[in-house]
Amino acid sequence: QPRNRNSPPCISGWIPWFGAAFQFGKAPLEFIEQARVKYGPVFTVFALGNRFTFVTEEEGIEAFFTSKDLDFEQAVQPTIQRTIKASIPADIFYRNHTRLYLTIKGKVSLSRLYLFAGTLCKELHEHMDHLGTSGTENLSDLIRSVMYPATINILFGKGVCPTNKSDMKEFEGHFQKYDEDFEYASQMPAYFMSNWSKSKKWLLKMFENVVSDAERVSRPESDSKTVLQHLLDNVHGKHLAPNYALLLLWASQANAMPVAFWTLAFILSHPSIYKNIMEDIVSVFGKAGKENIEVSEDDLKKLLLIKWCILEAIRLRSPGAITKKVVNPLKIQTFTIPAGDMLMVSPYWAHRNTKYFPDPETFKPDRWKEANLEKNAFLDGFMAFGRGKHQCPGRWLAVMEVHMLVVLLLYKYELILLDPVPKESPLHLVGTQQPMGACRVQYKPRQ
Ligand code: HEM
Repeated sequence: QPRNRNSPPCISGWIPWFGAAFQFGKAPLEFIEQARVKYGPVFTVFALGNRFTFVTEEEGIEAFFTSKDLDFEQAVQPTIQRTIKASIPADIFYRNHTRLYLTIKGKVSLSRLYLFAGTLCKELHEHMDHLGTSGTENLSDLIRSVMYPATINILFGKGVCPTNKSDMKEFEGHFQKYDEDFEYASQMPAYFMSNWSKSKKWLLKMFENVVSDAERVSRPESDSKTVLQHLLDNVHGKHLAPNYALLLLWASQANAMPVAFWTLAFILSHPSIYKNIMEDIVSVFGKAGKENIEVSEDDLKKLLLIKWCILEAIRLRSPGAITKKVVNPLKIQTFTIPAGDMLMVSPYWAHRNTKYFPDPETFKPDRWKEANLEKNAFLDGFMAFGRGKHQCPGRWLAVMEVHMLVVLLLYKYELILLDPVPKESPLHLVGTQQPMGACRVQYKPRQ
């Protein structure tokens, strides 16, 4: 049909329906930036039958977070439908979404993090013990082997998901496959994605068992319930519980793990920052040598430089895009964006706006001095967790998990990177950026 003359410029490639999917799919992050340079701050990409309209400047970004003509749930519904199971009736989807979002938000909120801190610290120690006193390992694998079982145990309950060493391998393998292809699967029909489907089925089967076990045991009082148990109490349609459990698994792991990687990689590749951090750690916990130190929320507050490093790593490696659906035509600058478009904002590129982040490509934890972290406010212009009503409910839990992991690893070991810090893979739009290729680290007891 004819488009409004005020529609943004549209990039559609030369193949009908498939549109710009090929160029877009090969390196979506770079594609967005090249398109912005070529077509201006507002442009539409037509791919796989969908219109994705990107807004890259303040007016559009502001509208993205505040306009009533946009809908978050209608944007994620098709993705969730495709990534978990063929069909959840729309009304049940919307009812569940609001309830489960509020449940998770309530359970992992800032004021309840103290409920997780002690267990998290113990769990991290337990899984760090498997590393032994020294060795060489790919940094991503090292982080995953410690953080993955620890954070799964705190959200889902100890031993509820397979976390012993050999079961863990299989579980991790399937999760990695699921995660790698998550974004392609959210757009493609299932038959393009047979390996992915296999991993999804495996994980769903596991969660069916997890859920039926959790249903059988008697429920503890509210404060000692796991996040999984709260989810089961609140989901509408019990048969959907394994699907939502899988989504929670993905949301809680897929972003936090690469963030831990980038944080450590940036710290270790900046010797003066590494040195300052070690001085802070010594001032709080003393010299090396103590076994299993206990790290409290208060201790973390004293280790502010590490927190800045985490936030700076998140800034530099944040999600390629977040999405809302346009439900009524929306005016941005001189353009009218038609209803039905997916409106896209790229936190990754927004975090390179020199107005908010001078010298944007440089890892500068000090810039976070300006943020009012006491009041839990981020820097202006920062949007890695989204903003407003649908902001990531797990953001403070994620920061605490990474903070504690970094403290424990750096307290126990001296770490040396054996490879240069890899670039980010150009393939990902959904979620935080993944490293392209391996980066080995040598670890030995700290003197
Ligand atoms: C550094 C790590 C993390 C990053 C960068 C991140 C980022 C995000 C982003 C960008 C969104 C979507 C917001 C939007 O589209 O407007 C989101 C949603 C979500 N996140 Fe996180 N997240 C992280 C860690 C976690 C953790 C540890 C949890 C565990 C509880 C979690 C749970 C969720 C959930 C449940 C949603 C869905 C909210 C909804 O559907 O309304 N996230 N996250």
